Amino acid sequence: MELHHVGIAVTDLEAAARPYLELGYVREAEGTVESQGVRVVMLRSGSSRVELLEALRPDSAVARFIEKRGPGVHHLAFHTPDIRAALARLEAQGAPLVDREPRPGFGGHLVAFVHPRWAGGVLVELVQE
Ligand SMILES: CC[C@@H](C(=O)O)C(=O)SCCNC(=O)CCNC(=O)[C@H](O)C(C)(C)COP(=O)(O)OP(=O)(O)OC[C@H]1O[C@@H](n2cnc3c(N)ncnc32)[C@H](O)[C@@H]1OP(=O)(O)O
Ligand SMILES: [Co+2]
Repeated sequence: MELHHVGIAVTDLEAAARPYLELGYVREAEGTVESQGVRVVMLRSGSSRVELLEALRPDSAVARFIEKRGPGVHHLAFHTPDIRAALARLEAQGAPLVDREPRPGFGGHLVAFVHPRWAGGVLVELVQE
């Protein structure tokens, strides 16, 4: 599976975007995903994407992450053409799925997460565009 984006937990979207803009990234899209409690700025350079995530609510996953660990790399997201098949395959292998069913992600995509204990402390997101 190809990398779709790197998700980064931030406290200030505009300030966090600056270094990537300096590196030649452009704003591909921005918006809110209420169900995840985040505001998002998606930055892109060629096929590489950086997803900046600012918490909307203190009980969101991103707010809890920042409270425990501070801002920084939050997850790696991988593109799959069939997210339900990918989840079934991972579940059969015993991967600790956070989501057994896909949920709505940014840009109308379907997403699902695998717990960080599966990949050496890295939260993994699957994305079906
Ligand atoms: C914008 C939409 C979408 C997209 O389209 O791209 C997104 O990217 S949304 C991104 C935000 N949403 C999510 O992260 C949803 C999935 N995450 C979760 O469900 C939870 O965060 C979790 C991974 C299941 C952890 O939840 P929970 O167990 O309740 O959290 P704790 O705070 O108690 O942490 C337990 C343990 O896990 C460590 N942790 C938490 N988050 C991460 C992380 N992102 N990467 C690595 N480790 C993480 C946390 O630090 C705790 O460890 P210890 O402190 O060692 O106990
Ligand atoms: Co993401």
